[in-house]
Amino acid sequence: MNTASLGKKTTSGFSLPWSGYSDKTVVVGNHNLTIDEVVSVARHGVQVRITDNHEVLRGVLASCDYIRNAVESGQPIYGVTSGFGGMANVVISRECTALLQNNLIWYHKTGAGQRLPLADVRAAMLLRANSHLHGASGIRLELIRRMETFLNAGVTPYVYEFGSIGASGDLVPLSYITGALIGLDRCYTVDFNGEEMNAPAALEKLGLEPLQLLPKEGLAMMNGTSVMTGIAANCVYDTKVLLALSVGAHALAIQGLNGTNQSFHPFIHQLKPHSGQKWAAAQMLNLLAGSRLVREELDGSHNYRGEHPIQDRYSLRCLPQYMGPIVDGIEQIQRQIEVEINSVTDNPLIDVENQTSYHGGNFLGQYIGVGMDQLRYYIGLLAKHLDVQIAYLVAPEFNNGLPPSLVGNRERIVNMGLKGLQIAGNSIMPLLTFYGNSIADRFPTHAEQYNQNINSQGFASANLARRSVEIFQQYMAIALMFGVQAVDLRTYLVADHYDARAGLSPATRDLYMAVRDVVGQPPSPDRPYIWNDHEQPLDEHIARITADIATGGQIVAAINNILTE
Ligand SMILES: N[C@@H](Cc1ccccc1)C(=O)O
Repeated sequence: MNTASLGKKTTSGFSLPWSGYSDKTVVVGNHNLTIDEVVSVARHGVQVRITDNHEVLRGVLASCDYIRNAVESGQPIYGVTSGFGGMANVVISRECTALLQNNLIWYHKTGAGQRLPLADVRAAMLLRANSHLHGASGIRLELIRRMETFLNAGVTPYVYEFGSIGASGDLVPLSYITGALIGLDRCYTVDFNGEEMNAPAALEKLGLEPLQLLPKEGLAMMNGTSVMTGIAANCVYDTKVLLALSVGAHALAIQGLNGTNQSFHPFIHQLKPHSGQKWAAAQMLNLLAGSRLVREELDGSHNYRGEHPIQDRYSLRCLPQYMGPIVDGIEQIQRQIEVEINSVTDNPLIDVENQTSYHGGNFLGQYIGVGMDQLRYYIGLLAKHLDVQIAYLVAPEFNNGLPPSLVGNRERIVNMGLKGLQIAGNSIMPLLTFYGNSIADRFPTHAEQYNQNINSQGFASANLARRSVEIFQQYMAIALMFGVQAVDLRTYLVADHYDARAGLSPATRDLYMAVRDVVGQPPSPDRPYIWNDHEQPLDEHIARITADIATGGQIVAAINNILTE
């Protein structure tokens, strides 16, 4: 193991102010959590409160009573009176049932690589508590409440990016959370409001005693999909934001290209009524409404434009048909992740009502593995489409009168415009389509003595999805910069000045202004966003826009109406 990485900070740069961004509280255990609720707790420090619903709490207690009675009566139960996985043939005596659970934590302390972002581990703890509150896991309320305490106090166990095959859930990653919650040893460490601390010291600071696990509790904590699902929830949230920003960036590009709005006419999409296609067409109609930079052709008119084609090229004209499957696909993934968020994913499962337990496999993270593979594939498709629009914008052969490479000041003969910015985008887009390759189908077969001989790779797939999202945020910054420059230059051709606010549609004006505000360049009638090549460090603009997107800043707020749709 690369122990050096154990000392490294998390892969996410931002630390969260645990004072909580709002007085909202997410109650856990009395309703199905949404992805938005998970993200609000994971990233924005919204407080968590375990439900005080007596029926729920009684169910948790009853499942513990079932396990205690089963052990006392010598009833055979997998993972309680037996060894684990491929060694489930080993009989565990009653005297060793507690030791079995505490030992389980130790032998899974095999994580490697970088530390996960705190937000992903926070999401995992929330989901683990949510799962246990169904009362089918045989774990004490005291342990569940510790996750509530950790979340609300800003105490986050360090978990590592390698270690789970997404089969028996996230055994290795969850062992780090479990070891920290019970203060198993000083080698389990946490982030305590930004300070690195060993778990026993963290418990003492919280006024909590170390805990010895009771029978089933180690398995209940570790045998679940909560870490990969927590990562997936954050990724789905970010991808939906990037989908909305993609639509916004296309709306800027279409206005920059003087495209027609006829491609989005409801008549066309009623005749091919895929849900996602209709959504994309309707969004584009809304975003272009009132624009003086598009060709207004909703009345069915078709204007010959000299040497220009009578209709737009496919990246404009077929935008709804191209984005439709992506929209529908992301929506399906969201539904699947929200089912997983609210599922009980450990084994065995306790049926208190019938006083029995069942050996099953809800811990297999296949919905996460396949879902995150698909999410990365959709991200690649979105990026490729934006790359086509950028190529459209910079080429005088296609861009309906705009200057080559969207040069601002053509009198300064050395100005080459956005050539470098396009190359940077070209360097990123192939990575995103590459990340769209699947991993769920590459699982190893000889896992854990052939017991886990099919496995989802859901943890790896979710980690790849987070990386794909981070890269796409960088790419989106570049696409938005092109959009702003294009509409400024189109405005000049239409209105003889460069302040695009005059001609932009009201719905895209907020996005335009948010980008300009983030890069610190207010609009001007005298010059476009980029006038002379040597006047602005475009890499800093990329970084600022990326950071604003990643933290849900004003650029994301500007497309909120799309998001809420
Ligand atoms: N719980 C898994 C396997 C397992 C659990 C814990 C450790 C190792 C393996 C099963 O049901 O087969």
